[in-house]
Amino acid sequence: MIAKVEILKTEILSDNWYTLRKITYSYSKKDGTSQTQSREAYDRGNGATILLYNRSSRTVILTRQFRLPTFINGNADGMLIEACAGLLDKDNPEDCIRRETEEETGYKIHDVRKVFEAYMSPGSVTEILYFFIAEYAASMKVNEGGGVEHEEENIEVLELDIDKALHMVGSGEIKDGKTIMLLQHLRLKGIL
Ligand SMILES: Nc1nc2c(ncn2[C@@H]2O[C@H](COP(=O)(O)OP(=O)(O)O[C@H]3O[C@H](CO)[C@@H](O)[C@H](O)[C@@H]3O)[C@@H](O)[C@H]2O)c(=O)[nH]1
Ligand SMILES: [Mg+2]
Repeated sequence: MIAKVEILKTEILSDNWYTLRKITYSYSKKDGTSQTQSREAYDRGNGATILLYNRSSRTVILTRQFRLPTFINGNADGMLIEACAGLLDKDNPEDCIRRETEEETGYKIHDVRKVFEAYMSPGSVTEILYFFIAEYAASMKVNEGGGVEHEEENIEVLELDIDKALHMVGSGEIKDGKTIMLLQHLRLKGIL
């Protein structure tokens, strides 16, 4: 069944840092019936994420940073372990993830491989996230990482054994969706 959708009205509820819209639309189904619905959608653009891995040491590179939304929803200190990620701005996903990798982790990577893309919160957030993996080596480290000063980023870089990282998913120490997807991808595909 393919729905026919017509946007009837778009209201901007908030346009501060990102944009929250309330959209009213008619939604006609194949059987001819139609319905008018309103939904709010939060638009922060699209993003890209990457899991760096090393086959010989069987390790991955992750980041840890304060995430306010988790803090107000039960994460006691607000710190979250995540795969490196960033918003696309005007970049294409591959350029974005190379830049973010260098800024956040300090590694200048060569070959990146796109593995899939996913809407991460399709009922409320417009974002599509592009997922990448890449091999890293100590020789690719060009700075300390940590993020960009003027963006007030304060990112810790972690190098973790893959088995330990997967165990941390089960124990609840890793609770970020994109990170869990990428760790499981490495294991499912037999990469690590
Ligand atoms: N002043 C201000 N700064 C903000 C606000 N919201 C975000 N920022 C800042 O904007 C910057 C965005 O950094 P990026 O590295 O580009 O994005 P990200 O926050 O890591 O987002 C990535 O992960 C998200 C969560 O999984 C993804 O949703 C997103 O697509 C991306 O991949 C960060 O410095 C963040 O603090 C805000 O409301 N006000
Ligand atoms: Mg980031």
